[in-house]
Amino acid sequence: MLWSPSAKRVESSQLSAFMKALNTEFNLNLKNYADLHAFSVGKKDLFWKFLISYFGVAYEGSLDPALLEEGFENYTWFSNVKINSAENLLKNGKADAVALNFQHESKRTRKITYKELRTEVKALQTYLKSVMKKGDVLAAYMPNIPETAISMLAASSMGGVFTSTSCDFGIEGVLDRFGQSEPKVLVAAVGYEYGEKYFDLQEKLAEIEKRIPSLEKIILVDFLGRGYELSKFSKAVDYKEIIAKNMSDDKIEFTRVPFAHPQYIMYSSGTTGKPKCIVHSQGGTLLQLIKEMGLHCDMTAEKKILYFTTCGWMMWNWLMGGLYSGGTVVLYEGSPATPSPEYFFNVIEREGVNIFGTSPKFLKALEDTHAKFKDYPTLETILSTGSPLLPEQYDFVYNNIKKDVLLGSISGGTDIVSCFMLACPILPVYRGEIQCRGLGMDVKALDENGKSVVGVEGELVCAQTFPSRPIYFLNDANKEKIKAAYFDQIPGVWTHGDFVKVTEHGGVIVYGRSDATLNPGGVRIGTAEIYRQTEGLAFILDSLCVGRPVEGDVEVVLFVKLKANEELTLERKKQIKDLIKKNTTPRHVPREIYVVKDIPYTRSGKKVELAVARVLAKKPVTNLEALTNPESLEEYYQYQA
Ligand SMILES: CC(=O)CC(=O)O
Repeated sequence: MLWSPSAKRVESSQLSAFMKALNTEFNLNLKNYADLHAFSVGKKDLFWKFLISYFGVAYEGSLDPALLEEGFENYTWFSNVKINSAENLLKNGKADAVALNFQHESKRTRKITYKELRTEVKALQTYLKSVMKKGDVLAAYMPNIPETAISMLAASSMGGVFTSTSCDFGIEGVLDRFGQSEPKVLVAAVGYEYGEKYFDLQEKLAEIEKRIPSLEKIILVDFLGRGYELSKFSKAVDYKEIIAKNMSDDKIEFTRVPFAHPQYIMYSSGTTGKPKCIVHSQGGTLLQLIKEMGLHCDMTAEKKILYFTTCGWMMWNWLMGGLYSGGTVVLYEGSPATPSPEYFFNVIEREGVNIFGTSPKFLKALEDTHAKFKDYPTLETILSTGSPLLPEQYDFVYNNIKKDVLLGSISGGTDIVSCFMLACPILPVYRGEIQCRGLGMDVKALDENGKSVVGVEGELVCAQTFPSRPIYFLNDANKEKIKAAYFDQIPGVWTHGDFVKVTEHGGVIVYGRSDATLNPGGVRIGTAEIYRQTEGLAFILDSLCVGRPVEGDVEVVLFVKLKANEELTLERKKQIKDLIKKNTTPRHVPREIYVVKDIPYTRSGKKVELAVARVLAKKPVTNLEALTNPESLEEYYQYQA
C-alpha cells in the first residue's frame, strides 16, 4: 500500500456522507466501499434515484420507472424525466464564487464568477436562439478557454447538442467529424498559441466554412486579441460583439428536454475508417459526472479542479461536470511544458488547485526532465488517464511530487464520456492499481469462458446497463455500428475492449487495449506489461509493442525511441529482453527490437498500437487525422511481415 486516507479525510468525504444517508434512507448497513458498490449495482434503480435526490438534481416528471428495460438493446433510463444539464451545471455556484479560472501558457488569465458566467451564457443563448433550435448541433473548433465552456452551456441550455474538436486538427480531420455531425453553428478560434508559437486558423476556417454545408453561422473568437479579417468569411460574426449586443439582466431560460435527449456528440479515434459519432444523453452524462465528481473525486464548492485536456478529448466534457459542485474549474490552455513543467506546477501552487488531472505521458515527461517540485498544500488528489499508469509512476508521484496525496488512475473513455474505474476517497492506493470500480458500474473481468475472474487477466465488461452509455451512434439507423462496437463480442454485456485484472483489493489493473493484446502461441499479453519493463530504463524515452503475424502465429516486436545521444547496443537489447523475461514470461520477450525516431500518438495522448500493427500486417490505415504525428508511421513500413 502506498497511501491511505486519514480518518478525517474518510469521515469528511462526500462518499461517506452519501453512504450514511443511503443507510438511513433504506435501513441498510453498508460499511465500506465494497458494500456500497455491491448495493449500487444490485439495486441500480434505487442507487441512481437516490443520487438524484441526494445531490438535489433539478428535473421535472417522475423518477419512476428508473429503467424500462434491462439489457443494452435500447436506452430506457428515466423515460419520464425532463432535465436540462446546463441548468444543473449552473445552479449551485454562489454568485461571486469563481466558476472558471482560465490560465494560459503566456500567463494571460481570466476569472469568471458564476454570476458572470450565467450572464454570458444568457447573452450567447439569446443570439443562438436566432440561429438554432432544440436538437440542432453547435460545434466548437476551439482551445480550452472559457468561451468553449460558455458555448457548450448556451447550446445545452436550449436543448442544443454540443460537439468539439481541438484546434490542432487539420481541415480533413474537422470535416471527418463535423461533416458527419452537421452543425448549424460553428464557434471557432481565429488563432491560438501553443509552445509560444501562434497558429493562425483563418485560412483553415474559411475552407471549413465552404465545405460544411450545414453551417449557417460561424462565431469567431479572437481570445488573444491578434485581430482578424471578418471579410474572409461569408457567415461569420464576432463572439465579443454578439455578447456585448445581447447582454441583459434577464435570467437564462432553460429548456428541459427528455432525459435521453442528446447532449454531446463525441468521436471515436479508430484508425480503420471515419470516426464513429457517439451520441451521449443530457441526463445520463449529467448524473454520471455528478457521481464521479462528487463521490469519487470529492469535488465541492470550496475546491478547484484542473484537468489538463484539450477540447478534443472527452476529459474536457468530463471536466465541465465540475461546475455542478459550485466549485472552480481551472482551464489550462497551451503547452504544459511552456516555459517549463515547473511553470505548470506553479499554477497548481498559485491557484490553490485541489484536484489535478494529467496523464502517464505527462508524468513521464516530468520524470525525464527532472522537474523540481515544491510543496502543494492544497493538492489532495492527482488523477491520471489516457493510458495505464505504470507502477513505477506511482513511485515517482509519491517520492517526488507529494507524499500525502490520493493518486487516482481513472479509466473509461469517449464511449461513456466518463469512467468505469476510478478514484475513491475512502480507499487506500496500491501500487499500480486503480482504486475501485465506479458506483453503479457493474464492471467485471471475464475469462475466455465468460466467467467473472479475480486475480487473473480478462476482458473488461460492464454486465448491466448504466445511464451514461451512449444513446445511439449517428448514421447507424439499424444500430449495427453501436452493436459492433460494444455488444457483438460477448452477448448481453458491454465489452469495452480493455484487457484487465480485478485485484483482491477490489481494484483494477489495465494491461492495455484488448484489440492490441499480443497473442504469441495463443497466450494473451497486455502491452502495458511490456511497457512496465521498458519505460523504466534510463536510455529509453518511449516504446511501442505490437504483434507481427508470422506463419499462423504472432511474434512480439518492440519499437523503442531512445533518449538523446543514446544507442541501442547489443548489450542493451539483451538487457531489455532479460528484464522482460525475468519480470514477465519468456513469451513476452520481443523477437525483434527496433529503434524508431518517433512513436505515433493520438491527439488525446494514446499510443496507437493498432495503426502500427496494421502497418506490419500490410493492412490499410485510415483516419490519420486522429494522430498528432501521422508522419511517424512511415518508418514502420520497413518492418512489415
Ligand atoms: C477516462 C479515460 O479513459 C480517458 C481516456 O483514456 O480516453
